[in-house]
Amino acid sequence: MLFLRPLVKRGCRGLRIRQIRGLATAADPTVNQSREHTHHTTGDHVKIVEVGPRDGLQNEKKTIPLATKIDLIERLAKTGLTDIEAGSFVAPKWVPQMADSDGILEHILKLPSESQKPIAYSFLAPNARGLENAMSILRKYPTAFNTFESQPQSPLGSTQSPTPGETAKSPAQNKPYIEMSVFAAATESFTQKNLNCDIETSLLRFKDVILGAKAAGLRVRAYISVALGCPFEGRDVDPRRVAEIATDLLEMGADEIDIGDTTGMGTAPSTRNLLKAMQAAGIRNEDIAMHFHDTYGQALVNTIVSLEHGIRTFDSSVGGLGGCPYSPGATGNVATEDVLYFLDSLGMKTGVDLDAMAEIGEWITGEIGKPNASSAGKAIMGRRRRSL
Ligand SMILES: CC(C)(COP(=O)([O-])OP(=O)([O-])OC[C@H]1O[C@@H](n2cnc3c(N)ncnc32)[C@H](O)[C@@H]1OP(=O)([O-])[O-])[C@@H](O)C(=O)NCCC(=O)NCCSC(=O)C[C@@](C)(O)CC(=O)[O-]
Repeated sequence: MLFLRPLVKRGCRGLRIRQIRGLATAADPTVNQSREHTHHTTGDHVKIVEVGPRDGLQNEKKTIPLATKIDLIERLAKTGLTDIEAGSFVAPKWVPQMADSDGILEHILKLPSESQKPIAYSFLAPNARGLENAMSILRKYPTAFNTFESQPQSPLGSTQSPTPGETAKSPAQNKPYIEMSVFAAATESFTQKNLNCDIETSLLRFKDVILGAKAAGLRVRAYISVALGCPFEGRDVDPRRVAEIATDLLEMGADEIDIGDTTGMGTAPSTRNLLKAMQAAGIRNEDIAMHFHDTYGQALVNTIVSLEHGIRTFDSSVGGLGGCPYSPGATGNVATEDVLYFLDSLGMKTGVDLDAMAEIGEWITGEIGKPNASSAGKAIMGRRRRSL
């Protein structure tokens, strides 16, 4: 039984996660140096995961040329970002806009990055087929990317033999990391719409993806969508259910839980309650990322609640691009420019160039014919025009 376990067991279960995940978490001193990329960020440093090229573009009806997507990723890679979600190996008939993700991955592997640090590029995979589609490209360029040490013994006891890709003791600067992302959801209705199956089946499929990716030395992010509100079941999503699903994903070997406020219904109290439920389940802050959509204008409020709780990884999208094809009415992710401006006002460091990001926001929204949804981005570009 994967979920809906009695609450009373949760404390022990939390302890179990810590023991089981000892070798898999970023904070463990025994892990390979190359895991530094996963840096559990603390104090005043915040990691921004730019999701514009995937979550930002997946919902666009008009086909966006592969060259524009690659141009976007290359521009983003020069801003100081260390993490970019670049595409999605899902069924093209479900999300046509992501059909050229193989071309994006191949481009990333073929061209060395100009960035100062290795960049981690993540790709969604809903099932073993998605992972295999990504792996078939990775196998063509086995030395073109940094990997983490593979773990012969998975947390669930299955053994996997390592697959191609070098095992870098110290990461090569000009080689990217490639990560896979699975995407569970907190409600049955959303899971049916998004993945055409129930939660339990989706988790079984994700287990294949997680074990396969880890065996190949790839880091794995695990989304839990609609964690703070569901378009079909409403805003009262049970935080304990989210924590249970997170626990299952971590036990399968996922490196990070990405909490998705897909509908933007999250509020300061519901965000706080959810993070408390995660804590009660023994899930550490450094294994959590927050992914806010700004549909109700609460994303920055929820960001500060998360910062106060100790979370230091946040997803955002340049120009506020985005929306989920299976979440009617949901608008974009919180804009990267707004998050950067906000974090800077708090004295927090991201290493990302806000001015460069504002330029990219203006450019990409112009390219795809959408209004720029970033207030900070528009203000910066307006001020720049006035001072010319
Ligand atoms: C999971 C499935 C595939 C099930 O879809 P299905 O139709 O139930 O699956 P199927 O196994 O019957 O396969 C149907 C067809 O798709 C093919 N297929 C099967 N798998 C793949 C694959 N990986 N890549 C390419 N093709 C694939 C398969 O071969 C078959 O092809 P056909 O025989 O009809 O020609 C489908 O539901 C799917 O792709 N869903 C993805 C939905 C999606 O991408 N949603 C958006 C992302 S989630 C999100 O946005 C939220 C998030 C993460 O951003 C967080 C937040 O915002 O809060």
